[in-house]
Amino acid sequence: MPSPRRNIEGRPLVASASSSSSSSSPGSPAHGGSSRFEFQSLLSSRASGGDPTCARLRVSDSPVHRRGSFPLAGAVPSQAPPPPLPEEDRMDLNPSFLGIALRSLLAIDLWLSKKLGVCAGESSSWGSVRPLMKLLEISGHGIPWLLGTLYCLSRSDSWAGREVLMNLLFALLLDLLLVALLKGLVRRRRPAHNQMDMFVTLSVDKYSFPSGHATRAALVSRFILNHLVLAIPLRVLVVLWAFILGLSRVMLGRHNVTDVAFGFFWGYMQYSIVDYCWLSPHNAPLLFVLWN
Ligand SMILES: CC(C)=CCC/C(C)=C/CC/C(C)=C/CC/C(C)=C/COP(=O)(O)O
Repeated sequence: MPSPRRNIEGRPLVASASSSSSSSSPGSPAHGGSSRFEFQSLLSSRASGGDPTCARLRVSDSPVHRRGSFPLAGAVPSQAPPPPLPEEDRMDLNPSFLGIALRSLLAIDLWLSKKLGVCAGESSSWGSVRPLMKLLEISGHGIPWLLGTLYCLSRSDSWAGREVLMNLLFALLLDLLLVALLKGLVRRRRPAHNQMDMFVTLSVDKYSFPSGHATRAALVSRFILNHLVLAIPLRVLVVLWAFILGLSRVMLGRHNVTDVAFGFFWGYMQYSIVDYCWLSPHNAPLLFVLWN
């Protein structure tokens, strides 16, 4: 027996017959019978006098049906309106433009991410570069950044240095918190081709949106460019590091392109929050006294 046709979400499509017979009984659509097919509207706006442009198409009103595609003998004129179908059996024939655009973007994202995931495994086309990508992964990991900042704080002997490092610590902790919140909220699974062999992870790191490495890369590089006096080549290197780190996330198969793109945006915005809440001996004297 052929399996029922399914809609885009994998749910069975049901064409309801207005006659009271079941779909497999003689005279029913499945038997080439004459019953009136209906794909019921989610809004049933025609019946309720709603906006006709939003109404989903009723097959009985469609040109195909009007031309008499089912001009079968023994047609029984419908008398009573058909019973409403359960919500999950209805077919939305008028998806919104935004819905189509989002689905298309998602499809491009998945396709591109799969194509770029050339270091996802040892046997992948660029599998030999994988160790280098994993080294890059550690360079953007939260632990080395947190420990490095704490170490520098402990060694710093100037107020100005301490202030910058204190704010870097605040930025890194804020980033961990906000990314964990977002990941827990969105719950997008990592790509299927990812191997979960990452260096120390938190429980939310089974989710991929947004990329924590990309947020950190954008946040830290903006922070460094704003607070360290660096020669131009070093400034270029900082930006390159952030960009290559983001790209490596997709190449390793850890993320889809949109996870990284949004991660860069989010990290960049997080710096604005840090800058706005800048901690100094004036607005957070206790913090600085306690550290001493
Ligand atoms: C040392 C101090 C002051 C606090 C420690 C706070 C803390 C809980 C640190 C955890 C660091 C950690 C395990 C971060 C996870 C980094 C990670 C794997 C992110 C995932 O990145 P993604 O790009 O794959 O999304």
